[in-house]
Amino acid sequence: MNVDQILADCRVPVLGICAYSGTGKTTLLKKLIPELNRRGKKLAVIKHAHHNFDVDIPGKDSFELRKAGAEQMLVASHIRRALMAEKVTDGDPDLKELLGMIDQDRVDMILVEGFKKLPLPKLELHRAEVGKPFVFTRDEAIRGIAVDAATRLPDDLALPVLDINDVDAIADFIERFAADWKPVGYAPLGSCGCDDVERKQLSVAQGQARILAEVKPVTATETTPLLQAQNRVLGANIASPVNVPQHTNSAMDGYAIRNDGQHDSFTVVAEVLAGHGYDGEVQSGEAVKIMTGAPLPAGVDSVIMRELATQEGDQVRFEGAIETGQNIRQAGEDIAEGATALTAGKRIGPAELGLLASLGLGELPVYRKPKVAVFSTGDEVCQPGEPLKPNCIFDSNRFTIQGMLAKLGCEVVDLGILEDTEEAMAEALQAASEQADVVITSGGVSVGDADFIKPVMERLGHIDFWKIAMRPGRPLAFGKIKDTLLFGLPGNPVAVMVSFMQFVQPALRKMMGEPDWQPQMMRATAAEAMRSKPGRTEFQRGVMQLNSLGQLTVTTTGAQGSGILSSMVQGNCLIIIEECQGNVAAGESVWVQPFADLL
Ligand SMILES: Nc1nc2c(c(=O)[nH]1)N[C@H]1C(S)=C(S)[C@@H](COP(=O)(O)OP(=O)(O)OC[C@H]3O[C@@H](n4cnc5c(N)ncnc54)[C@H](O)[C@@H]3O)O[C@H]1N2
Ligand code: MOO
Repeated sequence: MNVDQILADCRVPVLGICAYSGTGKTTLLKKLIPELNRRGKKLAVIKHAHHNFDVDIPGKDSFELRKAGAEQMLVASHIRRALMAEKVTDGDPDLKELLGMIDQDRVDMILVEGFKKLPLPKLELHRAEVGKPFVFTRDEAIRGIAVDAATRLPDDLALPVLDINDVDAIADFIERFAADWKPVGYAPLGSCGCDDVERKQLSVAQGQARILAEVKPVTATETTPLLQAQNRVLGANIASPVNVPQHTNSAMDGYAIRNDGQHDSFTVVAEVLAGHGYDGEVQSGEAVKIMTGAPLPAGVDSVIMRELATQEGDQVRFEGAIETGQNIRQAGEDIAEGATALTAGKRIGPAELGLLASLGLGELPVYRKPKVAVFSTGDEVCQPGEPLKPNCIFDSNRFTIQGMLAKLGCEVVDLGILEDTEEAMAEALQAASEQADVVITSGGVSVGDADFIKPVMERLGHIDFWKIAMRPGRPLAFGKIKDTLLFGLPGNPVAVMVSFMQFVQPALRKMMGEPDWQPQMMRATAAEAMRSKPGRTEFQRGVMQLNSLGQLTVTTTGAQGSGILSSMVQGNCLIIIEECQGNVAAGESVWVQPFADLL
C-alpha cells in the first residue's frame, strides 16, 4: 500500500516521529505534546508496540472479562474510554485501519510513533551517542531531522535541521508541517505502484489520462428550443435577463404590514392575489391581505401568516412576536439580474430546465452532439430478431453501447455487424471515421486468431493495444483515424460495459463540453467477503443499499464472470476494489460507483 492509500481517509495531518530506541523519543513527546496543546493543537498519538503489550491491570473487571474471552472490551467512564480489541495480524498492524479508529473530528493532528518502514512523512530524531545510522539517507519521506550537538550532518543536507532539545523549535516545525498539509485526494482507480514497470499494464487512471489527453471538446453550438435542451450541454454562459423572483413578494398567505411596533390591531385596506398588485402605499397601522407569491405593496416590511391572524370586520390582530422582514422573498434573491445563472458546460437536467425557464428563456445555445458510430465484429455474432446460426450468439454489445450513448446524449450511427474480412472492416472503418467523431467497436482486441480488426485499425490509423490492470476489461484498443477517436472495447459483454463506463464515458463527456466531469463515487461497507487479486482494479457488480443502521452497504450480484450480463441488470453499482486492496473481508469498506450516471 502506498502512502496516499494509507492517508486517503485522513482529514487531519499525520506526522511520523522516528528514532532508534534510546534517542529519547518519548521524553521529547512528553514535552512536545503539552507545548502543542498550549498552542491550541489537540493531538492523537498512535504508537507501534512490538510485543504482546497490555494496558489493563490483572484483577480489574475489564481485564478479567477480556481474559474470559471478550473479543472487544470497551471500558468507559464519564471522563475516559478505552477499547481493547484482540486482533492478531501477520506482520505490523495496518496503519490505515488504526488511523480509521481515531476520531478525527476531535483532533487537529495525529502523531505516529513507530511504523518506521512506511513511507509516511516523518520527523527523524537522532543522537550521536546512540550510535545508529541516519534514517533520512534511505527514507525520502523524512521531512526534517532533530539532532543533538554531537551529531555531524552532511554540509549539503537539504532537510530542515532542529535541535533535539529545543521543544519550541520542534513545535514550530510541526505547526508549519500541519499548515502546509493537504488531504490526499481519493484515487480509487490509481496504481498502487507495486510493479508498474514489470507488469507492462496501465492502471485504470493512467488509461483514462492517456485517453483524455487526446480528446478535443466540440466547440460548435446550435440553438435549441428549451424543452429539447434536456440532456444537452450548455454552449454558453447564461446571464440572467431578470431578477428571480422578479418582485419582492410574500412567502405566505397572510397579512403584510409595516412592523413599526405602534399598533396591536391593523386596518385591512386591500387584498392582493398572486398576479395582482396594490398600487397605494401601506401606512402605519394598515394591513393588506396577501397571497403567497403576490408582489409586496409599497410601505410594508413583514408578512404574518394567516394562521396567526384573527380578523373581525376590517380589523386584524396577530398572535406572537413579529420579526421585521419575516416571510418575505426578496426580488433577485435566487438569481440577480445580470448574474451568471448557469455556466457553459453544464448538462441540462430537469432542475436546469426549470431554472432557465424561470429566466423566461425560450431557446438555448447548446454544444453540437458528438456523432458516434458503433459496430460489432465476429462471425459468431448474429442480429437479434433473426434466426440464430449454429454455434453463434446474439449481438448484445451493440445494444448496451448504443443504450449508454443515448443516455449520454450522443448522436448514434449504427453500422451493424461487420463481416469478418479485411476488406469489409477496412471499408467500414474508413467510412465511419469520415462521418463520426468517435467509432466504437467491441470484440477482437485480445489475442485471438480470427480477427481482422487489429491489422485494419493499425493500417488506417494509429492504434495502441493496451492491457489495463483491471477486471473485467483488461484488453483495450484506443487510437485515432485522422481526428476520429477509435475505441476497441473487449468482446465480453460485461467487459464492454465496464470499459465504456471507465474510458468512453469520460472521453465523451469531455468531448461534449462537460469540463472536469467526475463519476460519482461513495464508500460503502462490504456486507460479504469479496475476492480480488492485488495488482489490478476489480469492478464487481454490486447492490448497494442502506442497512437498518443507516450505513451504506454493498453485496455482489453473485457470479462475476465477464460474460454474465445479468449481473449488470441485477446490480445498481460497480464495486471498486482498489489495485492494492486484494481480498475484501466483510465489514471493510470499498468504493462504489452507482450506475445512475449512465445506466
Ligand atoms: N489468451 C488470451 N485470451 C483472452 C485474453 C487474454 O489476455 N489472453 N483476454 C480475455 C479477456 S479479459 C477478454 S475481455 C476477452 C476479450 O477478447 P476480444 O476483445 O478479442 O473479444 P472476442 O474474443 O472477440 O470475444 C470475447 C467474447 O465476447 C463475445 N462477444 C464478442 N462480440 C460480442 C457481441 N457483439 N455481443 C455479445 N457478445 C460478444 C464473444 O462471443 C466471446 O465470448 O478475451 C479473453 N481471452
Ligand atoms: O476483459 Mo475480460 O472481460 O476481463 O474477461
